[in-house]
Amino acid sequence: SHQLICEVGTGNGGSIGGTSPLPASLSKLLIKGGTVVNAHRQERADVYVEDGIIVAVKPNIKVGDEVTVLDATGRYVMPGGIDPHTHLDAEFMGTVAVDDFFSGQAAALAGGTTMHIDFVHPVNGSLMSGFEAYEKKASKSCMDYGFHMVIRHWDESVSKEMEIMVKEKGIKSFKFFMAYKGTFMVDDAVLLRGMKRCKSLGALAMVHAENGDAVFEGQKRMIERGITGPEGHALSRPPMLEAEATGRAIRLASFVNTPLYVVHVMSIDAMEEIAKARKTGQKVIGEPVVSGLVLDDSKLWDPDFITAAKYVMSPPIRESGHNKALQAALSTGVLQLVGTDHCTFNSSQKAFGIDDFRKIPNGVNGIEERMHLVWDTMVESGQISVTDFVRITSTECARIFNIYPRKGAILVGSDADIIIFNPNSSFEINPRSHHSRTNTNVYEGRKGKGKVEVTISRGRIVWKDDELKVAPGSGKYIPMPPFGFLFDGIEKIDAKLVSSFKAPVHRFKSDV
Ligand SMILES: NC(=O)NCCC(=O)O
Ligand SMILES: [Zn+2]
Repeated sequence: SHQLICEVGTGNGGSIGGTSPLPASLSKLLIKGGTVVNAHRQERADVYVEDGIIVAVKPNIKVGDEVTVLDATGRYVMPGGIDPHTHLDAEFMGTVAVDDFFSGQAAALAGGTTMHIDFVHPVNGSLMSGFEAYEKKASKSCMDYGFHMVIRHWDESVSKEMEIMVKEKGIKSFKFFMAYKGTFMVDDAVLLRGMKRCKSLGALAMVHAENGDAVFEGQKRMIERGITGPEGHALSRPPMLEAEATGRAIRLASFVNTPLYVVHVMSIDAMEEIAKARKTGQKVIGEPVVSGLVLDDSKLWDPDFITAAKYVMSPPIRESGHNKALQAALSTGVLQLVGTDHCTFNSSQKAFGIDDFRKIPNGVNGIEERMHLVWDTMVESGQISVTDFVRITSTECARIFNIYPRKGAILVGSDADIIIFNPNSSFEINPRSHHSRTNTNVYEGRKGKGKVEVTISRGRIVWKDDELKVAPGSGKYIPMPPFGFLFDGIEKIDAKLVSSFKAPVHRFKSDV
């Protein structure tokens, strides 16, 4: 079993010409001897951190300086991962996910992720109440985090609150569910209004893309045929329904002329919709999640209900072949960054759907496994470079959500969120030693190359020698400013369109 120490420490550092042992409050850290990797280059350099900020890359340390020294020889020194898609402490169909902002983040840090962006749901229709509720949940955070906000209905107050969220609360992304009919789902009218409002505020519209009406019909068909187990979940919502909604959202975003972010792209069919749109120059971001990249749907047919139910998420994990195609799309830039959709339920919660797959809470783990599995699947296999790895696990997310280079880079002035990664070591995934509170792990038994040996969060060593040193309340909320590179040029495209109209036609009334 794992160890979770709820205190802040500086690790077992040494000193250069200074005294040891080091006081717990020491704020200077030197990472020596590693290869520093940013999304555009690798270089042999040391990284010097003071008070949680990177102050030098290739530093000159004077004799007598007191520092904690980490030897990274033979290792990669990378910006910590940023997970753009999590649901901590979230409620799904009346069931609350088991990982809260402390356990989920502790798991993240043990796996080399130093920031995540979670989804805030409105409370009683109010975005502000939702924000305040999540602020409270997140008060136990042990690493930095940001928020997206879910839009579930439309009226004037939502429109006004969106502005407050963007301008006063640092939220720059709003998610619209095109599925989960009767709960989260919105119709095209809400989606269209929401997209327009996002555009005017410089916020990113995000979609969970599945045709919720057709899924509802598909579920009914399965139940009528007596297919009540987890395989019915996959059969009721085939890739074509994901593709339909993805294509529809893309076309609506094009009509509004605003950037679109498609979360958890799970199928070739949906990915191809994104590829087509990107080829025309449309600004569409496609986010595969780890489960879609590395798993296939075979376990949903497992005769043991609990084994099968742990793989239930939406859109479903697809049959083998979709995973490889999503990997290829990621390696060629058709898809841009990797999330997890980490949303964990334990076996007893999944068992709510023992007689009806529609009652199985949707969601799988991944926040602790993301960095290792992406490395093993994408870098070890030769599909992407080490710098690409940094881009798709960290930098691209920071750019899209407009917090680069504070996050997502090892540069002077950036927050010291850093990992030391040993490409020659290895990992093995086991639910008995993982840090999530869930009692299952969809990646159980997977082994691979590479290991996050050290995680540094805002200059503090929080993971080293397989031990976590985290403090509830030490994580900070990272506000995300509106606009950013995805919005560049939007007005010019609008103006060009308007000037291309050969309208209005000035008509004269002929005699009739
Ligand atoms: N994806 C999933 O199954 N659970 C989390 C909720 C959502 O994002 O759809
Ligand atoms: Zn979703």
